[in-house]
Amino acid sequence: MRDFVNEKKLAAKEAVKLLSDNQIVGLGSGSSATFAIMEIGERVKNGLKIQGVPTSDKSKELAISLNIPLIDISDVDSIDITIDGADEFTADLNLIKGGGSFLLKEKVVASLTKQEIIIADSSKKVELLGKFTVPVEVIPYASGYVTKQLELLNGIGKIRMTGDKPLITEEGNYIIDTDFGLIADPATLSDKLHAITGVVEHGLFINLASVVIMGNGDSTVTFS
Ligand SMILES: O=C[C@H](O)[C@H](O)[C@H](O)COP(=O)(O)O
Repeated sequence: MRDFVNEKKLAAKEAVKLLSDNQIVGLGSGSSATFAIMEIGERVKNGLKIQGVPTSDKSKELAISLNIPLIDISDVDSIDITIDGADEFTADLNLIKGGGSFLLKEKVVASLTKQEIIIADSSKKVELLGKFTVPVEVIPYASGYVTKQLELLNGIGKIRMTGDKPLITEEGNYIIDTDFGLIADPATLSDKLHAITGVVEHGLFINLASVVIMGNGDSTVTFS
């Protein structure tokens, strides 16, 4: 039986070794990224000088609690390196993200990032994306319309709930978790999703990752 938590920790440790002084560092969200932020906190305690750009309020709070200096995303031209997790990845480095509902800020940060390092346990590697549903972030007003447009793309969408209410993202939107089956051409699907009015962003990350470091039992494997 694989220990996925340990695999995440190993991948996080390996990724944080890549950081060096004076970098602007994107701080991802989710359980794998949390291990990375904790590891970054250790390195900062031991003298590493970086400035972090968090991708969620939760990551921001954690970074503050660990005395990791932060910089506002509006004050940077680019981000040197980001360490973030993923819900699924393929060997050609395409991803599904957003299981934790943070895909929007994560994609903004990834888009500004020179080196996007994805850390994952071995359950996340797939041949084709799509076993995990694709999170589609929409303005609440458009959620009915977008759900119908997703059907035209053969996607079955369900609004993500928290209890009996739609989950509201940090930016005030809904997420429609959409089952497209296995996705043979994620780049084309990504373009089609962007073309739907009312869609703010979606969780397909195409050509944004530079490297995936995957925990694999007691070691790690790197895909690049
Ligand atoms: O919205 C959440 C993020 O995209 C996470 O990075 C992703 O869901 C992976 O999370 P975890 O590392 O907890 O599996």
